[in-house]
Amino acid sequence: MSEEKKGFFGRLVAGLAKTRKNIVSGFESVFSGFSRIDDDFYEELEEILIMGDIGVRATEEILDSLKEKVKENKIKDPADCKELLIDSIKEQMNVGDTAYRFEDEKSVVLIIGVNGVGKTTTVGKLAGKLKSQNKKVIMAAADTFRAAAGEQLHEWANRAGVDIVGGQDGADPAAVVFDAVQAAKARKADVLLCDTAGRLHNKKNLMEELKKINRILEKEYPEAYRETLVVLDATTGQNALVQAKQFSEAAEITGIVLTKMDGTAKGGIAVAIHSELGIPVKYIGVGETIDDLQKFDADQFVDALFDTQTEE
Ligand SMILES: Nc1nc2c(ncn2[C@@H]2O[C@H](COP(=O)(O)OP(=O)(O)OP(=O)(O)O)[C@@H](O)[C@H]2O)c(=O)[nH]1
Repeated sequence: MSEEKKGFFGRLVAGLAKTRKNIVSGFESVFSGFSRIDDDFYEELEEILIMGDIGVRATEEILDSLKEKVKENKIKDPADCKELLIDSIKEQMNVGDTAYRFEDEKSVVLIIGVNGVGKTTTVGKLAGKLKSQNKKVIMAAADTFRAAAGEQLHEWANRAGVDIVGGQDGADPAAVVFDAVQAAKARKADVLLCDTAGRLHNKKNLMEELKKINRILEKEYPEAYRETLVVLDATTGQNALVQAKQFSEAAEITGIVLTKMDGTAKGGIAVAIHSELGIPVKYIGVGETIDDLQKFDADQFVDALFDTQTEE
Protein backbone atom coordinates (compact mmCIF):
# COMPACT_ATOMS: atom_id res chain seq x y z
CA MET A 1 0.00 0.00 0.00
CA SER A 2 1.36 3.45 -0.90
CA GLU A 3 2.01 6.01 1.87
CA GLU A 4 -0.88 8.12 0.63
CA LYS A 5 -3.22 5.14 0.63
CA LYS A 6 -2.05 4.06 4.05
CA GLY A 7 -2.81 7.55 5.36
CA PHE A 8 -6.26 7.50 3.81
CA PHE A 9 -6.94 4.03 5.15
CA GLY A 10 -5.83 5.05 8.64
CA ARG A 11 -8.09 8.11 8.61
CA LEU A 12 -10.94 6.03 7.28
CA VAL A 13 -10.50 3.46 10.03
CA ALA A 14 -10.36 6.21 12.67
CA GLY A 15 -13.40 8.03 11.26
CA LEU A 16 -15.38 4.83 11.24
CA ALA A 17 -14.49 3.86 14.80
CA LYS A 18 -18.09 3.67 15.98
CA THR A 19 -19.37 1.79 12.96
CA ARG A 20 -16.47 -0.63 13.20
CA LYS A 21 -17.01 -1.24 16.86
CA ASN A 22 -20.61 -2.06 16.14
CA ILE A 23 -20.07 -4.32 13.16
CA VAL A 24 -16.57 -5.76 13.45
CA SER A 25 -16.66 -6.81 17.07
CA GLY A 26 -19.95 -8.58 16.40
CA PHE A 27 -18.50 -10.46 13.46
CA GLU A 28 -15.39 -11.42 15.36
CA SER A 29 -17.41 -12.99 18.13
CA VAL A 30 -19.49 -14.96 15.64
CA PHE A 31 -16.48 -16.19 13.67
CA SER A 32 -14.68 -17.31 16.79
CA GLY A 33 -17.72 -18.30 18.87
CA PHE A 34 -19.29 -20.80 16.51
CA SER A 35 -17.75 -24.19 15.89
CA ARG A 36 -19.89 -25.08 12.89
CA ILE A 37 -21.68 -23.36 10.06
CA ASP A 38 -25.38 -23.86 10.73
CA ASP A 39 -28.62 -21.88 10.71
CA ASP A 40 -27.78 -20.27 14.06
CA PHE A 41 -24.47 -19.06 12.67
CA TYR A 42 -26.18 -17.44 9.67
CA GLU A 43 -28.86 -15.96 11.89
CA GLU A 44 -26.26 -14.28 14.09
CA LEU A 45 -24.54 -12.83 11.03
CA GLU A 46 -27.89 -11.62 9.74
CA GLU A 47 -28.59 -9.84 13.00
CA ILE A 48 -25.24 -8.04 12.97
CA LEU A 49 -25.71 -6.93 9.37
CA ILE A 50 -29.20 -5.61 10.04
CA MET A 51 -28.13 -3.91 13.27
CA GLY A 52 -25.28 -2.28 11.34
CA ASP A 53 -27.89 -0.64 9.07
CA ILE A 54 -26.83 -2.60 6.04
CA GLY A 55 -30.50 -3.01 5.13
CA VAL A 56 -32.81 -6.00 4.90
CA ARG A 57 -32.50 -6.58 1.18
CA ALA A 58 -28.74 -6.15 1.04
CA THR A 59 -28.35 -8.43 4.06
CA GLU A 60 -30.37 -11.17 2.37
CA GLU A 61 -28.31 -10.91 -0.79
CA ILE A 62 -25.02 -10.87 1.10
CA LEU A 63 -26.01 -14.00 3.04
CA ASP A 64 -27.28 -15.84 -0.06
CA SER A 65 -24.00 -15.13 -1.79
CA LEU A 66 -22.04 -16.22 1.30
CA LYS A 67 -23.98 -19.49 1.53
CA GLU A 68 -23.26 -20.21 -2.10
CA LYS A 69 -19.56 -19.54 -1.64
CA VAL A 70 -19.45 -21.75 1.46
CA LYS A 71 -21.04 -24.58 -0.51
CA GLU A 72 -18.86 -24.11 -3.57
CA ASN A 73 -15.65 -24.03 -1.56
CA LYS A 74 -16.78 -26.79 0.82
CA ILE A 75 -16.00 -24.57 3.83
CA LYS A 76 -16.59 -26.18 7.21
CA ASP A 77 -14.97 -23.78 9.69
CA PRO A 78 -16.85 -20.54 10.51
CA ALA A 79 -13.53 -18.69 10.77
CA ASP A 80 -12.93 -19.39 7.08
CA CYS A 81 -16.12 -17.48 6.22
CA LYS A 82 -14.66 -14.09 7.03
CA GLU A 83 -12.93 -13.51 3.68
CA LEU A 84 -15.96 -14.86 1.83
CA LEU A 85 -18.23 -12.48 3.72
CA ILE A 86 -15.96 -9.55 2.88
CA ASP A 87 -16.12 -10.55 -0.80
CA SER A 88 -19.90 -10.86 -0.67
CA ILE A 89 -20.28 -7.36 0.79
CA LYS A 90 -17.90 -5.93 -1.80
CA GLU A 91 -19.94 -7.54 -4.57
CA GLN A 92 -23.10 -5.93 -3.21
CA MET A 93 -21.41 -2.55 -3.23
CA ASN A 94 -20.30 -2.74 -6.82
CA VAL A 95 -22.26 -0.15 -8.78
CA GLY A 96 -20.01 0.12 -11.81
CA ASP A 97 -19.02 3.65 -12.82
CA THR A 98 -17.93 5.78 -9.88
CA ALA A 99 -15.77 8.29 -11.76
CA TYR A 100 -15.26 11.80 -10.40
CA ARG A 101 -15.61 13.49 -13.78
CA PHE A 102 -16.40 16.88 -12.29
CA GLU A 103 -12.90 17.06 -10.86
CA ASP A 104 -11.38 16.81 -14.33
CA GLU A 105 -13.58 18.80 -16.65
CA LYS A 106 -15.65 21.95 -16.73
CA SER A 107 -18.58 21.06 -14.51
CA VAL A 108 -21.59 22.14 -12.60
CA VAL A 109 -22.37 20.23 -9.44
CA LEU A 110 -25.88 20.41 -7.97
CA ILE A 111 -25.93 19.61 -4.29
CA ILE A 112 -29.29 18.65 -2.84
CA GLY A 113 -30.36 17.55 0.60
CA VAL A 114 -32.83 18.38 3.34
CA ASN A 115 -31.95 20.95 5.98
CA GLY A 116 -29.56 19.90 8.69
CA VAL A 117 -27.91 16.97 6.91
CA GLY A 118 -24.67 18.91 6.44
CA LYS A 119 -25.27 20.25 2.95
CA THR A 120 -23.75 23.70 3.41
CA THR A 121 -20.76 22.22 5.21
CA THR A 122 -20.30 19.73 2.36
CA VAL A 123 -20.37 22.48 -0.27
CA GLY A 124 -17.69 24.29 1.74
CA LYS A 125 -15.52 21.19 2.11
CA LEU A 126 -15.87 20.35 -1.59
CA ALA A 127 -14.90 23.90 -2.52
CA GLY A 128 -11.82 23.62 -0.30
CA LYS A 129 -10.86 20.30 -1.86
CA LEU A 130 -11.22 21.58 -5.44
CA LYS A 131 -9.41 24.81 -4.60
CA SER A 132 -6.47 22.83 -3.24
CA GLN A 133 -6.29 21.17 -6.66
CA ASN A 134 -5.89 24.67 -8.14
CA LYS A 135 -9.38 24.67 -9.58
CA LYS A 136 -11.30 27.88 -10.12
CA VAL A 137 -14.47 27.34 -8.11
CA ILE A 138 -17.65 29.40 -7.88
CA MET A 139 -20.43 28.71 -5.40
CA ALA A 140 -24.08 29.44 -6.10
CA ALA A 141 -26.14 30.05 -2.96
CA ALA A 142 -29.35 28.70 -4.44
CA ASP A 143 -30.74 27.34 -1.19
CA THR A 144 -32.72 30.49 -0.63
CA PHE A 145 -35.42 28.84 1.43
CA ARG A 146 -33.82 28.90 4.86
CA ALA A 147 -32.87 32.26 6.29
CA ALA A 148 -29.15 32.38 7.14
CA ALA A 149 -28.26 29.49 4.80
CA GLY A 150 -26.77 32.02 2.36
CA GLU A 151 -24.83 33.74 5.13
CA GLN A 152 -23.43 30.41 6.30
CA LEU A 153 -22.37 29.56 2.77
CA HIS A 154 -20.65 32.95 2.44
CA GLU A 155 -18.55 32.04 5.48
CA TRP A 156 -17.57 28.77 3.84
CA ALA A 157 -16.73 30.58 0.59
CA ASN A 158 -14.37 32.86 2.57
CA ARG A 159 -12.83 29.91 4.37
CA ALA A 160 -12.23 28.04 1.13
CA GLY A 161 -11.16 31.20 -0.70
CA VAL A 162 -13.66 30.89 -3.56
CA ASP A 163 -16.19 33.25 -5.18
CA ILE A 164 -19.88 33.09 -4.37
CA VAL A 165 -22.98 34.28 -6.20
CA GLY A 166 -26.38 34.92 -4.57
CA GLY A 167 -27.45 34.44 -1.01
CA GLN A 168 -30.44 36.75 -0.63
CA ASP A 169 -33.21 35.06 1.34
CA GLY A 170 -36.29 34.37 -0.71
CA ALA A 171 -34.64 34.88 -4.11
CA ASP A 172 -35.65 32.50 -6.89
CA PRO A 173 -33.14 29.61 -6.78
CA ALA A 174 -33.26 29.23 -10.55
CA ALA A 175 -32.43 32.93 -10.95
CA VAL A 176 -29.42 32.50 -8.64
CA VAL A 177 -28.24 29.56 -10.75
CA PHE A 178 -28.71 31.64 -13.91
CA ASP A 179 -26.55 34.45 -12.48
CA ALA A 180 -23.97 31.97 -11.22
CA VAL A 181 -23.67 30.38 -14.68
CA GLN A 182 -22.98 33.79 -16.22
CA ALA A 183 -20.33 34.40 -13.56
CA ALA A 184 -18.82 30.95 -14.12
CA LYS A 185 -18.55 31.60 -17.85
CA ALA A 186 -17.19 35.13 -17.47
CA ARG A 187 -14.60 34.09 -14.87
CA LYS A 188 -13.77 30.83 -16.65
CA ALA A 189 -14.59 28.66 -13.65
CA ASP A 190 -13.67 25.00 -13.64
CA VAL A 191 -16.41 23.97 -11.23
CA LEU A 192 -19.68 25.66 -10.31
CA LEU A 193 -20.99 24.29 -7.00
CA CYS A 194 -24.73 24.94 -6.52
CA ASP A 195 -26.18 24.64 -3.03
CA THR A 196 -29.84 23.93 -3.73
CA ALA A 197 -32.75 23.29 -1.41
CA GLY A 198 -34.43 19.95 -0.88
CA ARG A 199 -37.81 20.20 0.67
CA LEU A 200 -39.04 16.63 0.63
CA HIS A 201 -42.38 17.46 2.22
CA ASN A 202 -43.36 18.83 -1.12
CA LYS A 203 -41.88 16.52 -3.69
CA LYS A 204 -43.74 18.07 -6.60
CA ASN A 205 -42.30 21.51 -5.91
CA LEU A 206 -38.86 20.07 -5.43
CA MET A 207 -39.10 18.26 -8.74
CA GLU A 208 -40.32 21.41 -10.50
CA GLU A 209 -37.53 23.47 -8.97
CA LEU A 210 -34.86 20.97 -9.97
CA LYS A 211 -36.31 20.72 -13.47
CA LYS A 212 -36.24 24.48 -13.79
CA ILE A 213 -32.60 24.60 -12.67
CA ASN A 214 -31.70 21.80 -15.05
CA ARG A 215 -33.42 23.60 -17.95
CA ILE A 216 -31.33 26.68 -17.24
CA LEU A 217 -28.16 24.61 -17.16
CA GLU A 218 -29.06 22.87 -20.42
CA LYS A 219 -29.73 26.15 -22.14
CA GLU A 220 -27.05 28.37 -20.61
CA TYR A 221 -24.23 25.98 -19.81
CA PRO A 222 -24.46 22.94 -22.10
CA GLU A 223 -20.67 22.62 -22.27
CA ALA A 224 -20.44 21.81 -18.55
CA TYR A 225 -20.58 18.23 -17.28
CA ARG A 226 -23.41 17.89 -14.77
CA GLU A 227 -23.13 16.07 -11.46
CA THR A 228 -26.02 15.82 -8.99
CA LEU A 229 -25.03 14.86 -5.45
CA VAL A 230 -27.47 14.12 -2.65
CA VAL A 231 -26.22 14.82 0.87
CA LEU A 232 -27.46 12.42 3.53
CA ASP A 233 -26.87 12.32 7.27
CA ALA A 234 -25.48 8.86 8.09
CA THR A 235 -26.62 9.10 11.70
CA THR A 236 -30.22 8.82 10.51
CA GLY A 237 -29.60 5.28 9.25
CA GLN A 238 -32.53 3.84 7.33
CA ASN A 239 -34.12 7.31 7.06
CA ALA A 240 -31.20 8.35 4.91
CA LEU A 241 -32.02 5.46 2.59
CA VAL A 242 -35.63 6.62 2.33
CA GLN A 243 -34.49 10.16 1.52
CA ALA A 244 -32.10 8.88 -1.12
CA LYS A 245 -34.96 6.93 -2.72
CA GLN A 246 -37.22 9.97 -2.77
CA PHE A 247 -34.56 12.21 -4.26
CA SER A 248 -33.77 9.64 -6.91
CA GLU A 249 -37.42 9.78 -7.95
CA ALA A 250 -37.19 13.56 -8.30
CA ALA A 251 -33.87 13.87 -10.11
CA GLU A 252 -31.14 11.90 -11.80
CA ILE A 253 -28.70 11.41 -8.96
CA THR A 254 -25.08 10.69 -9.85
CA GLY A 255 -23.71 10.29 -6.34
CA ILE A 256 -24.26 10.50 -2.61
CA VAL A 257 -22.35 12.33 0.11
CA LEU A 258 -22.76 10.63 3.48
CA THR A 259 -22.05 13.08 6.29
CA LYS A 260 -21.37 12.59 10.00
CA MET A 261 -19.78 9.19 9.50
CA ASP A 262 -17.52 10.08 12.42
CA GLY A 263 -20.39 10.26 14.86
CA THR A 264 -22.33 7.16 13.96
CA ALA A 265 -22.41 3.43 14.34
CA LYS A 266 -24.73 3.30 11.36
CA GLY A 267 -22.08 3.55 8.63
CA GLY A 268 -23.38 0.31 7.16
CA ILE A 269 -25.99 2.48 5.45
CA ALA A 270 -23.38 2.98 2.71
CA VAL A 271 -23.79 -0.69 1.81
CA ALA A 272 -27.59 -0.38 1.69
CA ILE A 273 -27.41 2.70 -0.56
CA HIS A 274 -25.12 0.95 -3.04
CA SER A 275 -27.01 -2.30 -2.96
CA GLU A 276 -30.58 -1.06 -2.96
CA LEU A 277 -30.28 2.06 -5.09
CA GLY A 278 -27.25 1.37 -7.23
CA ILE A 279 -26.04 4.94 -6.61
CA PRO A 280 -22.41 5.33 -5.54
CA VAL A 281 -21.43 7.07 -2.31
CA LYS A 282 -18.76 9.44 -3.63
CA TYR A 283 -17.71 11.20 -0.44
CA ILE A 284 -18.04 10.75 3.30
CA GLY A 285 -17.92 13.52 5.89
CA VAL A 286 -15.90 12.56 8.95
CA GLY A 287 -15.87 15.81 10.93
CA GLU A 288 -16.77 19.47 10.88
CA THR A 289 -13.66 21.10 9.43
CA ILE A 290 -12.83 21.85 5.82
CA ASP A 291 -10.50 18.85 5.52
CA ASP A 292 -13.02 16.35 6.84
CA LEU A 293 -14.35 15.15 3.51
CA GLN A 294 -12.97 11.97 2.02
CA LYS A 295 -13.46 10.23 -1.26
CA PHE A 296 -15.30 7.01 -0.75
CA ASP A 297 -13.87 3.76 -2.03
CA ALA A 298 -16.24 0.85 -1.44
CA ASP A 299 -13.56 -1.83 -1.33
CA GLN A 300 -11.44 0.14 1.13
CA PHE A 301 -14.53 0.90 3.19
CA VAL A 302 -15.30 -2.81 3.58
CA ASP A 303 -11.66 -3.58 4.35
CA ALA A 304 -11.62 -0.80 6.96
CA LEU A 305 -14.78 -2.17 8.55
CA PHE A 306 -13.11 -5.54 9.02
CA ASP A 307 -9.68 -4.25 9.93
CA THR A 308 -8.85 -5.55 13.38
CA GLN A 309 -5.16 -4.65 13.28
CA THR A 310 -5.47 -0.90 13.70
CA GLU A 311 -5.50 0.60 17.17
CA GLU A 312 -8.41 2.90 17.92
N1 LIG B 1 -19.42 15.46 13.01
C1 LIG B 1 -19.78 15.94 11.81
N2 LIG B 1 -20.58 17.00 11.75
C2 LIG B 1 -20.93 17.47 10.54
C3 LIG B 1 -20.48 16.85 9.33
N3 LIG B 1 -21.02 17.55 8.30
C4 LIG B 1 -21.75 18.55 8.84
N4 LIG B 1 -21.72 18.52 10.18
C5 LIG B 1 -22.39 19.40 11.14
O1 LIG B 1 -23.80 19.28 10.99
C6 LIG B 1 -24.45 20.50 11.27
C7 LIG B 1 -25.38 20.88 10.11
O2 LIG B 1 -24.61 21.18 8.99
P1 LIG B 1 -25.06 22.21 7.86
O3 LIG B 1 -24.02 22.16 6.80
O4 LIG B 1 -25.42 23.51 8.43
O5 LIG B 1 -26.38 21.51 7.36
P2 LIG B 1 -27.30 21.87 6.13
O6 LIG B 1 -27.80 20.61 5.59
O7 LIG B 1 -26.63 22.78 5.19
O8 LIG B 1 -28.44 22.63 6.81
P3 LIG B 1 -29.18 23.90 6.19
O9 LIG B 1 -28.17 24.98 6.07
O10 LIG B 1 -30.19 24.15 7.25
O11 LIG B 1 -29.76 23.47 4.90
C8 LIG B 1 -23.35 21.51 11.53
O12 LIG B 1 -23.18 21.65 12.90
C9 LIG B 1 -22.11 20.86 10.90
O13 LIG B 1 -20.92 21.26 11.52
C10 LIG B 1 -19.63 15.69 9.44
O14 LIG B 1 -19.21 15.08 8.47
N5 LIG B 1 -19.31 15.28 10.71
